[in-house]
Amino acid sequence: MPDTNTRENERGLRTPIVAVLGHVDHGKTSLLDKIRGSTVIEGEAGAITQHIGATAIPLDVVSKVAGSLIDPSDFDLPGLLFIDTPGHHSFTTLRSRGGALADIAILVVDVNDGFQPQTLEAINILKQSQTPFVVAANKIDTIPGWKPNEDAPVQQTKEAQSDRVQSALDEQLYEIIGELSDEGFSADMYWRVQDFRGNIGVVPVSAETGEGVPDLLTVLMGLAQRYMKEDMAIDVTGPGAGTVLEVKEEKGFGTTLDVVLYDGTIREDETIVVGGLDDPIVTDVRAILKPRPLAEIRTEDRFEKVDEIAAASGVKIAAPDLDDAMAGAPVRVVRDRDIEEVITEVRAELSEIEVETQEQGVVVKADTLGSLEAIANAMDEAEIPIMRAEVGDVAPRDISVASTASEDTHKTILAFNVDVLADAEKQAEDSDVKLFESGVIYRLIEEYEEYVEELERAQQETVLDNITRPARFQILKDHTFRQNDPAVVGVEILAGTVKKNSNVVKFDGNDPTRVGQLKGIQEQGDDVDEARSGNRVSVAIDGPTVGRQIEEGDELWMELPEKHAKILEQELADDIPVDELEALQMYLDKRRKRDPFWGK
Ligand SMILES: Nc1nc2c(ncn2[C@@H]2O[C@H](COP(=O)(O)OP(=O)(O)OP(=O)(O)O)[C@@H](O)[C@H]2O)c(=O)[nH]1
Repeated sequence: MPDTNTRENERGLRTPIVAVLGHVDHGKTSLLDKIRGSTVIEGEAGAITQHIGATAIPLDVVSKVAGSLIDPSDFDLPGLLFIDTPGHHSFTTLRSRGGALADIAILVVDVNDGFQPQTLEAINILKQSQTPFVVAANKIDTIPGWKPNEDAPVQQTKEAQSDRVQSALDEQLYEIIGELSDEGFSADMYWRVQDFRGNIGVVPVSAETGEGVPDLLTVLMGLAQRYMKEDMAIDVTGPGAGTVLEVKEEKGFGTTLDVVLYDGTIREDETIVVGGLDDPIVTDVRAILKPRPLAEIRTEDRFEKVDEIAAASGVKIAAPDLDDAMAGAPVRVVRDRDIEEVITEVRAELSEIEVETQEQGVVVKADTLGSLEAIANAMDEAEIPIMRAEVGDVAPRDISVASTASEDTHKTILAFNVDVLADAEKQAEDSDVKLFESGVIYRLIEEYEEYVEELERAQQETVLDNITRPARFQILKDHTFRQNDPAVVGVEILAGTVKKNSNVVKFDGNDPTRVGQLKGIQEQGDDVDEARSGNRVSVAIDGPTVGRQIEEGDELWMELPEKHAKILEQELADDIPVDELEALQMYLDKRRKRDPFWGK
């Protein structure tokens, strides 16, 4: 039953909060299940307690699982609280006073697969939030020839393997250690690590067979006890502080908050301040709910009401006016403090998470404040400017905002883990706003970057289509088919592309003279619009007479308007063929002999 007010001002050590991160399919869920599963078996009934969104494993259960690896008298922390939703998404959502809510993290890496994009993403998040972590090198049972020893400590099971299997495992583990070092972490097998503050311990495990799970729990417990004990000292009876994990509609309760409480207590009927979409929400707690123990789930109610609850714990809070609450936002119990002060505190914490926006950029929508911040960081790194960043589903209003962007590449919405409302989708189609949706940050950014590249390529193509390109060609001897009106001569194209309807010039030294307009091209008897370097074609030029303005053997050029020459040299030099670039250079050289600034 709930603790009542018998412990006013009691200092206590709270349970460290543990989060699990890693690349998709590397075994985060399996590992959490295994940890819970083995502790259910090892512990007495009810020894592990299910919270809302988290599972608490008390010290005596940890020490039973860990067996000889742990001496429980070395510890006074109450155990470990595992956040049930793995992945860096929930990790970034769960913040506390500007930092990460999780005190420690497990980074799961598949021994066969090594570091993958989301592993690196997780590492960056851990670095940024300065969260200590251990690496669980998972799936050791898949090393070919592995003979499993269910739930055994890892060194013991490792030594029981053949030499070949042991060295195969070592090889994979050293690869992971190498990858950690590439990321700037000094790492080693956990049993060789003396100081876990400066070094990352790698724990080989199998979420399938439970091998190494005792070691993992031991390392986590040791890490917390040795280096975090001071942070775990809280006033258990002080006013509660927590973070919203999820905002959820619950039958019979209306909109509720799943909250991870990391400090103090929260009691029924108390006034709380919660971070909301526009302004902090002030409301009174109607009910504090915990999951009913498994054995009792016979009735409809999945929840059990409690009068109060102390940190660290996961609870559901029912209260009026919670519709605008945001996942990732702070929750504060007011108690005997000045309410305005608490509101200011919540506001300050929210503003810390606010993303820096610019006048020009894309629109970002995300499901939680933490994920919004994580995306903003990733976008900052990728140098993608943000015009507006908000928590919530994609609504018509967002499309309107995105459609006002002046650049096409900014008429976009990056939506992370949120829904697109039906009328918003329709409006996006009508207004050429491009929507990107994903539950994975790096994919969202990758897809956007690909789109930008594609747009730029298309834009360049249209520019190239509308621009006169350089070409140099020579009238062949004995190839005058018609003297004038128009002059028809055989030519060899020496460089570039000759195009119909362009002007033709001839240089007298460095002075260009326009001789006429190219009206037609024939290649082997067929009319064509253009012809490339290396070909011999006949061309019809309106204007000159052969023998007067032009002669057989003359070198002629497509006339380049100065503006086109400038665009070609400054922006498109990488996009045109080498021969064309050479022709451009020769043309520019000639023009610049007279006017050094021509086309600059
Ligand atoms: N043989 C073996 N298979 C494992 C182990 N851990 C996980 N698996 C398998 O790997 C697959 C992915 O495991 P999950 O636990 O779903 O991975 P996850 O990281 O939670 O994946 P997401 O939640 O999709 O990101 C499943 O088929 C698991 O059964 C392990 O230690 N050994």
